[in-house]
Amino acid sequence: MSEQELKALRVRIDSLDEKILELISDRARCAEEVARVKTASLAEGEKPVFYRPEREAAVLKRVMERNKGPLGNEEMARLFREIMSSCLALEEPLKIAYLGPEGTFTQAAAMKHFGHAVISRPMAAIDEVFREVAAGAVNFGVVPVENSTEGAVSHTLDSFLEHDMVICGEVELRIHHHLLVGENTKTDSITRIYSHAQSLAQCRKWLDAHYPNVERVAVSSNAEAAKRVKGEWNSAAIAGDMAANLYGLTRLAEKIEDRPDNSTRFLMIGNQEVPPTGDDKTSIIVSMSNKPGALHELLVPFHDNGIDLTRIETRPSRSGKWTYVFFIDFVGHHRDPLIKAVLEKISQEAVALKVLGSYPKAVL
Ligand SMILES: C=C(O[C@@H]1C=C(C(=O)O)C=C[C@H]1O)C(=O)O
Repeated sequence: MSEQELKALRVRIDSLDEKILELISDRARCAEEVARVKTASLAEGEKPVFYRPEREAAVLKRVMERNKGPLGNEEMARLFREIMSSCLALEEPLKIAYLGPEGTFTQAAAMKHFGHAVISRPMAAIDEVFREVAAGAVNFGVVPVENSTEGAVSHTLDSFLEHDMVICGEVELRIHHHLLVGENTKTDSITRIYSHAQSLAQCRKWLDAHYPNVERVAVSSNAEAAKRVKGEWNSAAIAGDMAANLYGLTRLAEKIEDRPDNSTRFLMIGNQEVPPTGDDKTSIIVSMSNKPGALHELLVPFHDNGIDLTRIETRPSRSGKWTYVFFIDFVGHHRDPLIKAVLEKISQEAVALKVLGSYPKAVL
């Protein structure tokens, strides 16, 4: 390519950038107007709701449907995710609590879902994320709920039994783990590997093959594991890219998770009900009386109405020995007439039924 051609293309890019800049500013001004309209139509004492997850899901879907490339749909939606995040921050920057410390996959999930124009606060434990939301100190919390290799995150499920929360979104993240070491680590003398118990389990076969005699130490998070390794010469950590970059560690081995499709699903928890979008999921907790056929009775209404169950999990109820609650996720919104009828049917048989929330299916 000649210098001349390159110059002409750069002039064209500069002029396009100017147009994009103008358009983004126009869009931001519209969002400010939306804030004004929302605030003006409020009754006495009523608080405005700036963040609308159902609207954001619709915007992202529209972008993906209309995208003609060459950028891929996910890439384009990611850019619009950030534009919306910044526009919303003009109305009101969201405050988000997540399972910390900084550098966790939960933080990456929070950014993927809300974008980067938020005020985010790392919490030391899942229960603290719930408490921070319940106290109204933040707008939303982000917690892991299930991993495709290791199954349910029981702390999260149990926290739903103790707190009244509304689930208002979900996001899925591909999880890649690396074996990380610090500057001072003697790589042939590693005697200890730190990580979160879930991550150690997701890399169990790899560890058995490569470090069978090394002590595996479960700590509160992957980021905490990375932090510890920095100061020790005989240890390594299993963690992801964010933690590796944050603590300046070297990747001794990359992508060591046993399953290449290893993914974690995260939930956004808050106090705000989300209206239907036409492509939603619902999460409920049900407890049945301890009698033969109880689980069958619970599942029949779903089957009879052709409702797609996406997950069912059993946990001890914590209110009596050998009694259980079921966490069920299914496709549909609790305001859909068909779903309403199914939930009514179940509640006739159930000891208790609680709708944790209906929310748009993850777009990104
Ligand atoms: C602009 C609005 O408010 C927020 C910002 C949005 C955006 O930038 O597109 C979308 C939904 C809301 O979270 C709106 O409600 O339309």
